[in-house]
Amino acid sequence: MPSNSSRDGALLVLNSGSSSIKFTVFRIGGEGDDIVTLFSGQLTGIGTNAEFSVKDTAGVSLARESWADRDTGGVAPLLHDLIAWIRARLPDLPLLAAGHRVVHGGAGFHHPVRVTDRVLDELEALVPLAPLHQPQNVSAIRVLAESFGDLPQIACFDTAFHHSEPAVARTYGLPRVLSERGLMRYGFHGLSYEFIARHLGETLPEVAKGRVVVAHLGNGSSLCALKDGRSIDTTMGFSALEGVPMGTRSGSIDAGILLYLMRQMGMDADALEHLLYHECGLLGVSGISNDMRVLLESDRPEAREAVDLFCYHVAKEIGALSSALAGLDALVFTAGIGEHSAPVRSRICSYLGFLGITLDEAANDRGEASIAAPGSLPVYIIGTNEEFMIARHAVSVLNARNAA
Ligand SMILES: Nc1ncnc2c1ncn2[C@@H]1O[C@H](COP(=O)(O)OP(=O)(O)O)[C@@H](O)[C@H]1O
Ligand SMILES: CC(=O)OP(=O)(O)O
Ligand SMILES: [Mg+2]
Repeated sequence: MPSNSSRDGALLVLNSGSSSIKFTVFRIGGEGDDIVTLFSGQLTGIGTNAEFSVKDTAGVSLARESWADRDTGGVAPLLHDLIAWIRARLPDLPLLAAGHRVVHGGAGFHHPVRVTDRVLDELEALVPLAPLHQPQNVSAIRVLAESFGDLPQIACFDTAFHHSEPAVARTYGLPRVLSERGLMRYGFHGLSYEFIARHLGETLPEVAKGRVVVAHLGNGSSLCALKDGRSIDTTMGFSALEGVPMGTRSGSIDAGILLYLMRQMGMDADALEHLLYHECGLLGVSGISNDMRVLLESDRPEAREAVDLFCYHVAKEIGALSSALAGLDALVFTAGIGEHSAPVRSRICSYLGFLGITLDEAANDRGEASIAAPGSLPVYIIGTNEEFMIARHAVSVLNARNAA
C-alpha cells in the first residue's frame, strides 16, 4: 500500500450504468497534488446477480466475490458495502470525496460542480434526456448523500466538453422556439474526449494543435472533431441516441420512422424508448449480440452485416467531421472497440484512403500506439480514462473550495 502523508486521502470515482457500476479509487492530496490510481473494479449484474471484482493497477485481482445476497433492490446496500470494502482495504487513508460521471448536464452545467441538494434536483430533472444513464448516475449520488452526508461529491458531465462547439453544430433545423427550450445538440462522452485532448497535448503537442477526429467506439459510440484540443462537433446530439449505430442503440434514423411506428404499429413513447435504446444497433441488426467480440467470431451473415453497418457509419462520420474541421490531420481510436478491435479499425480505415489514411496492418493487428502506414495521415490508438479525468476535476473543485 502506498505511503501517505497527513494530507493524503482516498477519492472514489463512480461511473454508474444500468446494470453495472465501474469504480476507481485514487490517492489524492499528496505533494504536488498528485493523483495516484490505487485500484479499479466493478459491480456487474446489478439487479439480477451482483458480482464484485477489483484489480490493482498491474491487473492483479484483489477481489472477486458474488454479492448476490445483498442485491436486494436498489444500489444502496451495494454502495454501502463497496465503501466498507474500500475503508477496510485502506485503513489509514480517509475517504475524502466521491467523483461521479453524470451523463447529462443539460443547458446549465458547463463545468464540474460540488453536489448540493439543489444540484441533485436539477440533475434529476434531466433524467428524461438520458433515460439509459442519468437515473443510475443520480441514484448513486443520492445514496451517498443520504448515507455519508458530509462526504463531498463532485459531478462531472459528459456534455460539458462540447460546450465549446459553435452554434451551427449545436442547432437542429427546428423552430427557434424549440431550440430556445433546450432542444439542441449537447453531445456526450466528453470526459473521454477531454482525456484524449489532454493526452495529445502532453504527448503529441503538434498533433493536438491540429484537426483531429476521435472515434470513441464502445458499447455507446460517438465521434468528436477536435480543433486545437477543443470540441467543434460531435455525432451524439440531444440524446445518446444520435450518430452511429451502437451496441443496442439505433444511432441516427429518419424521424419519419418514429411517426410510422406510432401511427401504423401503435407504439407509444415507452415502447419507442425501449426499442431505440435496447433493441437496435448491433443487437438489432444481427439478432445475435450487442458485443462486437461475439459478432466478429460469428460466421453468420447477419453478424457480418451488423459489423459492416457499424464500420460504414463510423467511416461516414469521420468524413463528415473532417468537413466540419475543413480537413484532417490525425485520427484517434479509443474505448472498448476502438482500443481492442483490429478488424474493426481496419474495416473503418478501408474507406478513408481519400483522406490520406492507410493503415500499417501489422501494427494495427499488434494494437500499437501508432498504426498508420508510412506516408499516411497519423492514426493512433489511445486508451481512454474517464475516471482519471473525473479525479482531476474533483481535485480542482475541492482545491478551489479549500482556497475560497
Ligand atoms: N477485443 C475486442 N474486440 C472487439 N470488441 C471489443 C473487444 N474488447 C471489448 N470490445 C467491445 O467493447 C465494448 C465495451 O466498450 P466500453 O468502452 O467498455 O463500453 P461502455 O463503457 O460503453 O460500456 C463491448 O461491447 C465489446 O464488444
Ligand atoms: C453517453 C454514452 O453513450 O455512454 P456509454 O458509452 O457509457 O453508454
Ligand atoms: Mg463508456
